[in-house]
Amino acid sequence: MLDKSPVLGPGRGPRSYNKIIHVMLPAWQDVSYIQGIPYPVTMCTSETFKALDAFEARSDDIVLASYPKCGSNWILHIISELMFADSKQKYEYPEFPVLECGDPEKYQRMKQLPSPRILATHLHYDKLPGSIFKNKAKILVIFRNPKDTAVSFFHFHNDVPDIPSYGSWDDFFRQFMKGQVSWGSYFDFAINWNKHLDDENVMFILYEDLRENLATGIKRIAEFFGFSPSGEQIQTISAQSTFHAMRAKSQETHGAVGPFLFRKGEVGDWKSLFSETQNQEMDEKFKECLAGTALGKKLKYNSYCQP
Ligand SMILES: Nc1ncnc2c1ncn2[C@@H]1O[C@H](COP(=O)(O)OS(=O)(=O)O)[C@@H](OP(=O)(O)O)[C@H]1O
Repeated sequence: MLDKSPVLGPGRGPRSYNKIIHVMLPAWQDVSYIQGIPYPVTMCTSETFKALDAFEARSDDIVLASYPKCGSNWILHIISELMFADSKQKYEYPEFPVLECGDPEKYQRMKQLPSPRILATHLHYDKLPGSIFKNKAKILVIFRNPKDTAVSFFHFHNDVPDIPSYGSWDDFFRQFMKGQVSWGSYFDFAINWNKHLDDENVMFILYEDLRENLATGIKRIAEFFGFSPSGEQIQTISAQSTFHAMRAKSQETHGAVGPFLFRKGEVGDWKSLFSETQNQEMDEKFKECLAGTALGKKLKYNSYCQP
């Protein structure tokens, strides 16, 4: 979640909230490698990652795991609305909602937060803090087809003034395919999760399915986390969670970055940028990494990634 939520208190969030000084450098210079994976230097530090090792998850934490640009802000909004429907209490974000982003003292402060806490993360499965599993927190895993994910990621880099730009789509595509982008390789992220989708306390949701039938998706999310909204509440939440509704409010909810974060919300936007060669390259990569796997099937690649 490369989010610029205005609810962040001064000094509490990632340093990117101030000013990125690397803005003129090529994007690869703006990442730092932590345990072999590139992260944006302005949002993730090795000190914070060290402190994260000792993070104590709770059994009622709500964990949202996704590769960047797969719709985590969308799901976060839906869950906040489900909580509101349940308790009439507005979910407050006292900390930046991405678990691995922020200062190292963040996890101490998080001990004071009331349950349930929402923990969004783009960390790969094997980099998640062990207490999430030990304490049996529920994890919702959100996936989106890799072609639209790449296009969304590219636009985010090039649209948001604070974030380093890529020289061209071709440059970004090359880095994306090598996994040399923030939070590493989409395909590694997927391969890691593929073995765990049927684990206890894990539920998979596909961006494209949610877009196709929002009310059904909201119902599944509610059941998984133990919320019991009425039919009417589901309808209200659906209406508030469409792309257009969220984009219309995006400056209010996410500040200046809102319209970039809620950019287009479409399935198949990849067709606007992918060349034939890039198409084939990604098809090959998908085949090599995910064809024949449980996750490969769930991603419905042939429906969403073929011209
Ligand atoms: N309500 C709704 N409906 C459909 N699509 C939506 C919705 N909300 C967010 N989005 C789209 O999700 C993309 C951003 O994903 P993330 O929120 O995970 O981004 S981030 O990694 O946290 O920066 C980004 O995709 P693109 O528009 O393709 O760039 C958002 O537009």
